[in-house]
Amino acid sequence: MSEHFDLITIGGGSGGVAASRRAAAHGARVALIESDALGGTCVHRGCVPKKLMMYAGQFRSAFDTAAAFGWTMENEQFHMETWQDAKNAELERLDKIYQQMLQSANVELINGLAQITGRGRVRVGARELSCTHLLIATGGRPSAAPIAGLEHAATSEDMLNSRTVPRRMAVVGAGYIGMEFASIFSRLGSEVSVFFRDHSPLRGFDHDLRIRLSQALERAGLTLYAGSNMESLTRSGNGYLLQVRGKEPMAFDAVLNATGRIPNTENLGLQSIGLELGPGAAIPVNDYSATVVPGVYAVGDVTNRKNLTPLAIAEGRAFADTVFGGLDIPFQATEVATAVFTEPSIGTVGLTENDAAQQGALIIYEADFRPMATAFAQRSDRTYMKLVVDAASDRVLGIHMIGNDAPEIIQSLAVSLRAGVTKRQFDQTIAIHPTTAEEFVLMREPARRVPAGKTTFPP
Ligand SMILES: Cc1cc2nc3c(=O)[nH]c(=O)nc-3n(C[C@H](O)[C@H](O)[C@H](O)COP(=O)(O)OP(=O)(O)OC[C@H]3O[C@@H](n4cnc5c(N)ncnc54)[C@H](O)[C@@H]3O)c2cc1C
Ligand SMILES: NC(=O)c1ccc[n+]([C@@H]2O[C@H](COP(=O)([O-])OP(=O)(O)OC[C@H]3O[C@@H](n4cnc5c(N)ncnc54)[C@H](O)[C@@H]3O)[C@@H](O)[C@H]2O)c1
Repeated sequence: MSEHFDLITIGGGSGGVAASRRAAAHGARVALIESDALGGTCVHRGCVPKKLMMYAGQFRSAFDTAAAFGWTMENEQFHMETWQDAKNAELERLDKIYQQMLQSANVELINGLAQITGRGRVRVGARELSCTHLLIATGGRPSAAPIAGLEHAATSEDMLNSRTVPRRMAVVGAGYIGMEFASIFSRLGSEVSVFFRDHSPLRGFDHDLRIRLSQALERAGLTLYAGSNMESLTRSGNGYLLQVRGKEPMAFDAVLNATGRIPNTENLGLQSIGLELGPGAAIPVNDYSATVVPGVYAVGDVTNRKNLTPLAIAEGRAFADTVFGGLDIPFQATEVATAVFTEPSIGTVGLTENDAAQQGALIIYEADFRPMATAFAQRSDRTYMKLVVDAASDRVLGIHMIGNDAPEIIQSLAVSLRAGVTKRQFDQTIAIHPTTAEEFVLMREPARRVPAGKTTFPP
């Protein structure tokens, strides 16, 4: 069999698999090279095991409220080892499904580490392959902020593979990974402290969500060290000592480094095709995921655009439809809904209040309440919802929520935002009662009016 392909994809994660299958469906002869497990970060080290761990943690709240609903709960215990074994079995199942998907799509899977050796040439092990088009979809890996000793801390992957629940856990960084893991491990029983530089977690999210997430996590027993200047991390016995400027060293059994990720562009052989990296070691691409080198494309986290699985998939499919399907599909990630799987969870789509105010005057609608089940159990947990509406056109520019089921609710509302929904159309929509989501169509009185250009909260 000839070793020439219409497309060689390097990396079998979300982006690489989606692009390869779509290209093969258009009739291309495709080889996909993967050095590790098929499915990549999302399936093996990210979204999937993280969500399975989140489900485990959610039982804590269920147990805490069960008594109010008449249940007797006795001696509930979490065994991480049991969860690990079940999770590993599930990931093996998914791995097989991915292999079958590629096989039935007629994509040749090659196991090994790919190295680009020149224009249209790729080496994997002893095999020399050639291709007309090359797609780089090698994803990313954890990076460590320049804090002395932080490289000794655990990564998100280590925590997802941990067979124990640490008693005292520190999380350094308060982005997606920091907040999700802090919340999950707290629910599983760890005493969690989060250290970050900013005044609130989740920089870039709407300020009302950021403030309320801090409040909710503190109510749940986590300690948030906002405005922290981390100086060093050292090993101490079986644990760690974290030194924060102006504080005594603090001891932890586990420390999670959640200070960001970096694209996998090292040792790929990019210099052999004259491809130069952009800021943060990412591969620069245009709206068609094309690099400056003819015939060479890149999708997903390796391009460091917006690093979410559905975007890696959408970029990969748009590339394949354009290059092999005869279509013209530029891809720009606008109005992308996203979620943070904390407890309470966050769902958000469109512009934050501050960003929208830079475009014009706004009317803000809010609901802030204790949901029925929470109030019944006499708990203080709250749900918050917000509509950011353009005062001139009545168009809804941003929809934000923190509370149970926020990701599920916002996913549905993202369709209406994309379709250009107005506040009047929200008002005309009949509620489903009794639900939490109905509050989105029952907001009648503006919470406030925001003049154009006003910044309500430091960015
Ligand atoms: C802890 C965590 C939780 C996350 N949770 C979510 C979430 O809830 N929702 C969401 O949308 N996103 C989430 N993400 C982000 C999401 O996982 C990524 O955006 C997505 O996986 C990127 O896909 P990709 O195809 O670009 O790269 P990857 O999935 O990283 O795939 C790249 C593949 O390339 C392979 N590879 C690298 N170099 C080579 C080489 N030289 N030769 C052969 N193979 C190579 C790697 O082994 C890997 O399998 C999460 C990420 C993390 C880390
Ligand atoms: N639910 C989801 O969809 C989900 C979940 C996890 C990850 N992801 C994706 O993976 C990406 C990576 O996640 P992440 O949490 O690693 O990155 P992130 O960019 O979201 O957060 C990194 C955190 O590290 C902090 N930080 C950076 N440099 C620092 C320094 N020098 N000192 C102290 N703190 C520093 C940042 O301020 C921030 O709080 C996310 O951006 C997201 O795209 C998505």
